[in-house]
Parts: sequence; C-alpha cells; structure tokens
Amino acid sequence: MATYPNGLRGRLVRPHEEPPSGRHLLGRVAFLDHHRPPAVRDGVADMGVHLARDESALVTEVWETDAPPTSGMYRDLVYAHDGEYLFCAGQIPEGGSYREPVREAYDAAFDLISELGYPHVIRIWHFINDINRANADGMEIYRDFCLGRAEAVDRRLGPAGEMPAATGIGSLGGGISWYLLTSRSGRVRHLENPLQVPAPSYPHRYGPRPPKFARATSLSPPGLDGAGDIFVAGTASILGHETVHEGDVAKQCDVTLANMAKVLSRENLLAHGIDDGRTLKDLRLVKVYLRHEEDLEAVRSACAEAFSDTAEIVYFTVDICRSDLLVEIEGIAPRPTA
Ligand SMILES: C=C(O[C@@H]1C=C(C(=O)O)C=C[C@H]1O)C(=O)O
Repeated sequence: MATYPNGLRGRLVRPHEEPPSGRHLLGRVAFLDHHRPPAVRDGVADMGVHLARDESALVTEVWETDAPPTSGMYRDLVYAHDGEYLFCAGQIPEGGSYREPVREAYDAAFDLISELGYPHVIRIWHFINDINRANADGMEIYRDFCLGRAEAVDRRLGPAGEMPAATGIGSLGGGISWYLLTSRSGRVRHLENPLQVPAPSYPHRYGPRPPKFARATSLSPPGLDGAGDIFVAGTASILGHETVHEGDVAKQCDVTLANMAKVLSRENLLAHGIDDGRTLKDLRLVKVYLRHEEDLEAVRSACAEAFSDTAEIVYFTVDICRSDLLVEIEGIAPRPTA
C-alpha cells in the first residue's frame, strides 16, 4: 500500500486546462472530433475516440498513478503498466462484421494481461460507431459486437466467467475504440443491481449472445481490504431486462439515476459483502450520453441536481446500445479516504 498512496485516479482535462502534474500518466484517452489510432505519444499510451460533435465536447480522460509506467505496443493494442495497474487501448477498424475482429482484439488483451501479470480486470469501455445500424449480414452492430465478446470471454474464462463494469456506447466514427484497466494484486469485486437482470442473463430477444459486463466493480488497492473505488457501468432506463419509459427522456433519466443509486447503496454493497454505502453525490468522472442533442438541457438539470457540485460531468451526443434508450450515465465513486 505504501507504494500506492493514491492509487489509480482518473481525471477529465479540458483543452484549456493545465495537464495534470506531480503524478505519472498511465494512459490518455482523448475524446475528439476524429479518431486517433492507439500509440505511445510523448511517452504516454494514448488513443483518440471520435465522440465530440463540436469543440464544446472536447475533453481528455487521463489515468494517473504513483509509479513511472512502462509503455509499448502489443499486436494492435497500446499499453502501459506501473507494477500495479495496466491500461490498454485499441481500435478495431470498420468492417462488414465485428464478431471475429472483436474476438481477436479481446484475445490479444487477455494475452497481454496474462503475459504481464495483471489478471484483475477493473473496467472496460467500448465506443462503437453505428452501434444501432445493421452489419453486412443484417445483424445490429451492437449484437454483432456482443457475439464476438461473449465468444472471447467464454473461451478464456468459461461461460460463468465474470466480467467487470463496462460501457458499450455509440461513437461518431473509427470502428470500435476500446480501452480497459486491470490490476495486478488489488481486490476486484463485481456488483449487480437487484433492480436489473444481470446483463449476461438477458434473454435471447436482445441478441444471440448477451452483453458480458457487471453493473459496477469495486477496486480495493493492495493492502486495503475495505470498500474501494466503485466504477459504475454505463447505466440506462432498464428495469428487469426491459427498457422503460420509451420516448420520455426525463423519466428515463430518473430511472437511470435510481439504478445508479441502487447499485451504490449500503444495502446493495452489504449484499456483496462490502461494509460501506455510497450515494450519487459521491460520483466523480461522470459521463452522460444522450441520443438527441435537444434533450441536453433536461438531462443536464437532472444531473446537476443528482450529482455533487464538484463532480466532473461531460455530455456526449451519441447512439446508445438499444434504439429505445435516450440517455445513459456512468461514473466512479472513489474510496472515501482518497
Ligand atoms: C445500458 C446497458 O448496456 C450498455 C452496454 C454495455 C456493454 O455492452 O458493455 C455496458 C453498459 C452499457 O453501456 C444495459 O444493458 O443496461
């Protein structure tokens, strides 16, 4: 623990802001108006995701650690690791079907994780261009993606293999951009939400293979066994396995926030063996995804009320994994002592 007094921390940096100083940069994901391939740039593992429609949405997510990282390329992935944490990012070019390339990309990441020795996956993000469009075989691209992911996960972890909190959301170009964080020896626990069917158990009507992710993941750094940082997955207006409040963004936003509050609640954490409780006011690094630009003010005011004044909140207008979802939100509740 002494080596990692602050551990892994994510921050959002706006174009006009000073880059972070004093700590080491493990990875950098820039949300841009174009995509930028994964590479080591200025010594930092870096990738650009096409998510910004205009300059107001330009923002960079940086992951800081306490030890100097080593970075490099592995197959098509860029990575960096510092002895306790690993960041890795990749892009899968646009094509007629994503099933096979997603399987290969996941395979490469699993190989990297095991070769370098960072087996505990904390969090994964996927940004999928044309997520609701049909692929060359007529299958929705999100479902095509889920198929490749499920096959890769089955092969490596078995059908019951646990996956961490994730985001699977639209983007504006560049195929699929994805990145993940893993830990060497931290304690990683995956959490579900009693209001929602676990995504890996969604029925067949949502696609041939279900999405493999948890509703949240708790990361306790080495030496600290209590509650850790809680990474809340991309969350939407889904109860059980069904979308609720089709066409009503305000109500979808309320259900989304209630789902996030439930995952973080003391009752839910205790049910997962974690003696702690968090609220929406503890969330930081909040990303809000909207299907329609015109919903921004309604969603912004709901979020301003729900989250802390000091939370960093960014808004992106992109498609969402189900065509009836209008809003999706994710965030991180850091451990209180940090
Ligand atoms: C919104 C949902 O799923 C979305 C898709 C995910 C994925 O496929 O990795 C993860 C979280 C969300 O971004 C949901 O099913 O509740």
